[in-house]
Amino acid sequence: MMKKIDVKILDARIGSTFPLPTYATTGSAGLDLRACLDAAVTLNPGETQLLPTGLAIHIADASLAAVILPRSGLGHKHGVVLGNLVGLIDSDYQGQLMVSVWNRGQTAFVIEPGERIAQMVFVPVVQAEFNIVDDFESSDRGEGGFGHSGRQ
Ligand SMILES: O=c1ccn([C@H]2C[C@H](O)[C@@H](COP(=O)(O)OP(=O)(O)OP(=O)(O)O)O2)c(=O)[nH]1
Ligand SMILES: [Mg+2]
Repeated sequence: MMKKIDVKILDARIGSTFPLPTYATTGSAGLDLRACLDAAVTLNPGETQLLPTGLAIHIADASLAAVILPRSGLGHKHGVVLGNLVGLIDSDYQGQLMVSVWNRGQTAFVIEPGERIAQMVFVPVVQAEFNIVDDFESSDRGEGGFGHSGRQ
């Protein structure tokens, strides 16, 4: 399912020097987000930096959100993941999409201007309304959790 989302280009290089995010293949779930930088950034081991993407989106529909996730190659091979582990973009957020990059590895990593640093996935959202009760209708699990069913 395709859905039109309003996007603002905040940096003139987007659409020319740096491509707009696109789905790499017809089956891609994620849109790669690029670092909208003037110069390369060195991310030292243990360091976290908030990088601009040069883009703002307004999802506008409360039944949708977007999540920012690490790219598997960067995370696995280079230890470059997200400082917030996962970023959540609210449907009413209109500011610049920012990516918190964290080098959890042991070696410095250089991020070049326009480099693909993370990916964004649109996800459906259900907002809940709480219904206060004294007791729940019983379930098979009940209150068991955190490994109560064993390891196998
Ligand atoms: O990786 C991220 C995470 C969030 N955001 C933006 C969009 C999101 O809608 C807003 C707020 O994010 P969140 O609710 O996770 O942060 P908060 O610390 O609770 O801030 P706030 O008080 O603004 O909600 O920041 C980003 O640009 N990148
Ligand atoms: Mg919040």
